[in-house]
Amino acid sequence: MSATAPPSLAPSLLGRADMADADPVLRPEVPLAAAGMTAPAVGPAAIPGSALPPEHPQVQVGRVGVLLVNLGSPDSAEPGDVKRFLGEFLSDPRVIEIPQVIWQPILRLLVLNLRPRTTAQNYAKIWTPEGSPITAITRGQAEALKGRFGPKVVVDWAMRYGTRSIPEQLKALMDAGCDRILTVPLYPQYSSATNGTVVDAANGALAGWRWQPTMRTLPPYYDNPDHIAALAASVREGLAGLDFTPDLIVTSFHGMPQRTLDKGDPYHCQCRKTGRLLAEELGLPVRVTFQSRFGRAEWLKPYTDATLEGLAGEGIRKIAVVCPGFAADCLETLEEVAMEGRETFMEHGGTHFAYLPCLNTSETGIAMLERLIARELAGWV
Ligand SMILES: C=CC1=C(C)c2cc3[nH]c(cc4nc(cc5[nH]c(cc1n2)c(C)c5CCC(=O)O)C(CCC(=O)O)=C4C)c(C)c3C=C
Ligand SMILES: [Fe+2]
Ligand SMILES: [Fe+2]
Repeated sequence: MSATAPPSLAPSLLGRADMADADPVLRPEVPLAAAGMTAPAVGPAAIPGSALPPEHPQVQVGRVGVLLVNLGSPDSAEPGDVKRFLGEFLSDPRVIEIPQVIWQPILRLLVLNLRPRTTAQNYAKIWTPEGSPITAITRGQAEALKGRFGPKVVVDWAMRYGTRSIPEQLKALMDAGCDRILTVPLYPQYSSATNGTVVDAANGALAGWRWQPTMRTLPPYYDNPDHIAALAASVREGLAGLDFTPDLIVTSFHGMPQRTLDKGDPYHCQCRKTGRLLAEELGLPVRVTFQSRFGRAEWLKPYTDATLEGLAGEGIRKIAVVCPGFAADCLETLEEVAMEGRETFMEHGGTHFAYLPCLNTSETGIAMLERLIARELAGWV
């Protein structure tokens, strides 16, 4: 991951279009030159109403940034874009924990020649006029959260891989005067391959900057009572709209290699706890499963597909499936679970299948994120 150039010391007063709803807070009394910073000269009118000498650079500080981050998506469902996206994603050493000298030839010669075509076909099934669902939803979540934390707080969003990178959006926030930034990895359960790599990318971006913002990271919220209540409310609402009563709620979390659990990744336990707390809150039977196995190694079990194949054999023919490891619907939920999973279940003796959406931009989900974020902003706003 490459670091971007340090933020300009003479940022635009206007900022980016999607940040324009918060007024700039100017506190230009900080003597940058005295702190040893070089800065481009700006005109005397650059800081309206300030008492700075005319040669002083224009400075914006005193705002707080909130950066929502999700995984990312290709720019389109075309195989070329999918290949570029997978190339970046699967080159992350936190995602594929095989030494790069061994993995890169496998990735370049095999995976990136075989996988993009199938993955692109799958993306095509779920693509929307607004782009990839995960992108459209993450943008919508940021829009919905804007203005909820007061005029000093700028809410923005970024993707760990692909377009709208973390370094670019951190720089945009800094340029807009955010000298304190809360990064919000949109993963309820912590894993090294998701939350860990978001923090790496943020820290990596700051590595080359002279003036670094003060950083906070939203902790995983897998067992947060507001999160469990929001999930339960969303499931109840989904169930109320069905024309059948499920025998079982199946939760499907994204999988991880079994060895990540053996090495100490808390992801498995946090998924299990989310599932248990959701079951307690709903007072309904809930089964925890893990989907999206990648490669030949053993992944966390039970596998979602194998579970769906076996349920009718246990007398369970009506199910509702929910994915509480995803803050936004995406390829893995909409195609793999809602489409493929339904087919698997029905082909193996199931009679009724319902997919219940993620929290996405629902008011329940946004109000929950608002509370989590407000708590982490304590002392800053
Ligand atoms: C929710 C948390 C996620 C974890 C944990 C996770 C681990 C993980 N994923 C892969 C490989 C792939 N994941 C892919 C898509 C994908 N993964 C997540 C989330 C987690 N991944 C999301 C939200 C998405 C969908 C993005 C979208 O555009 O909608 C893919 C791409 C699809 C495909 O080719 O199958 C791969 C590959 C690994 C190896 C891994 C853990 C080590
Ligand atoms: Fe994944
Ligand atoms: Fe565990």
